[in-house]
Amino acid sequence: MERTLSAWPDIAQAVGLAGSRIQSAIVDLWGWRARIALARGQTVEEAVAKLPALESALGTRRGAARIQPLPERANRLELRIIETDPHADAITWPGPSVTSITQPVKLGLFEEGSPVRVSLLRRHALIGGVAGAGKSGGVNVLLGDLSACPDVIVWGIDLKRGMELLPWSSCLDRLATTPQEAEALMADAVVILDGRADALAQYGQRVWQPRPDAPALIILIDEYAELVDEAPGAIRHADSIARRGRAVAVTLVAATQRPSQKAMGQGAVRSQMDVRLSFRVRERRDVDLILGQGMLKSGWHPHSLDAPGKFLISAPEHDIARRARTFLLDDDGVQHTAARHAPTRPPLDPISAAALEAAADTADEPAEPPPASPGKHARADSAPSAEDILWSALQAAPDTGLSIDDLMRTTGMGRSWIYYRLQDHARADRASQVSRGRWRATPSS
Ligand SMILES: Nc1ncnc2c1ncn2[C@@H]1O[C@H](COP(=O)(O)OP(=O)(O)OP(=O)(O)O)[C@@H](O)[C@H]1O
Repeated sequence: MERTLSAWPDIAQAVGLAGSRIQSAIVDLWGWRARIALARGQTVEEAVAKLPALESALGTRRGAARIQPLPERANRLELRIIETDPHADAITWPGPSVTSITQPVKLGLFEEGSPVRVSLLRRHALIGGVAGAGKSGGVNVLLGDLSACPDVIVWGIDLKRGMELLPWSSCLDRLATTPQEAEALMADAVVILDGRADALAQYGQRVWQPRPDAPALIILIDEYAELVDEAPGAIRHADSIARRGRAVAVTLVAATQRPSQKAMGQGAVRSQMDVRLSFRVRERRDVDLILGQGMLKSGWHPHSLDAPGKFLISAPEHDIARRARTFLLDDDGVQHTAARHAPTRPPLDPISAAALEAAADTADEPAEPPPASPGKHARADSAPSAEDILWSALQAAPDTGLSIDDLMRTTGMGRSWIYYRLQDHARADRASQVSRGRWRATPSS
């Protein structure tokens, strides 16, 4: 390092950074790093473009040099030379790092050893990279964390016959492995999105706060391009979720080898992805496809990642290209983790379940439900209110509960009215579903 420091003026001259100065340097566990002041008018981007020349001038191995901007000054950077790869060996997954979707999940480690944490709350995520680069490994780590969170439900789509996601099936609230199932799943996710949006509007709230009784919904899609090819109907729904899902905590995590416009469908899905993970890509032009326009030029180089599991992450809290490696969760680890968390996975919340129920009913019976008899509708001032009738009906309900249709007939009120009252009762623990769509008062109330 000392030899380099004294030779820096010549090296800088040779690579086109003449006039830059080394301000300080230290040796670390993996090599050394130096703080460099650029000459007037030179930019960090220019320095990044000179990385191969720098490696040659310094006599390092290919891919050993890193440059990171220093936030405080545009004319300062940190040059890092990695002599031994800190990520040469796989890093075993240490177990779940979160207990709530409101906490950032921990995907792996950056080269200098700090954890890669990223929040997935109200964010869509895109995971890209060539076959074998480690996308599924990344998805496993993600599921390891999510399955430990009782305030998130995960739905999976895996059109490779469930090859990747089946081992997690006990922790997935729903798994689609055929195009028909995938389309139905995405349509239902939009129904839930709308149901939640209506409920929020009704209660004058802006966003869905995930809780175990009101979980976030994450839809994990392994190989998004296959969905586009085989279930094009699902893509319209994906678009809707991408645009409108954040507030109601219905979000997408899509993995794909190459998120070209064709592979992502015609909609706005890619542009709505707030978190991007790029594993190794084959071609430089794929960098911007995964990470976003202009990223290759600003020094994000996933094409030079040299082992599976290595990745770059771009997210609101990660705006500097830093190499990382995901933890490795082997098959036994997946099996063990899924078995451990399966018993504590949350059910769908009453609002979302009711929205699905309503959509299913509408699909079953396209005609409006028959109006209740005028006698039931007519209410003299002294007559019990619809609320009272509903409550009495729930209390008198058989053990098998009453369906929404039963309650509509009894109260003479509309479907939405019933849903919202049922949700109020459910929230206050006065009523619950005995089976899907069948309600009664909770025995103690
Ligand atoms: N973090 C990691 N550390 C060490 N090895 C890893 C890591 N991630 C993945 N691997 C290895 O790389 C192999 C391929 O990874 P993975 O199946 O995740 O790739 P992929 O990108 O999902 O590929 P495909 O697109 O074909 O599904 C794995 O079998 C595993 O052995």
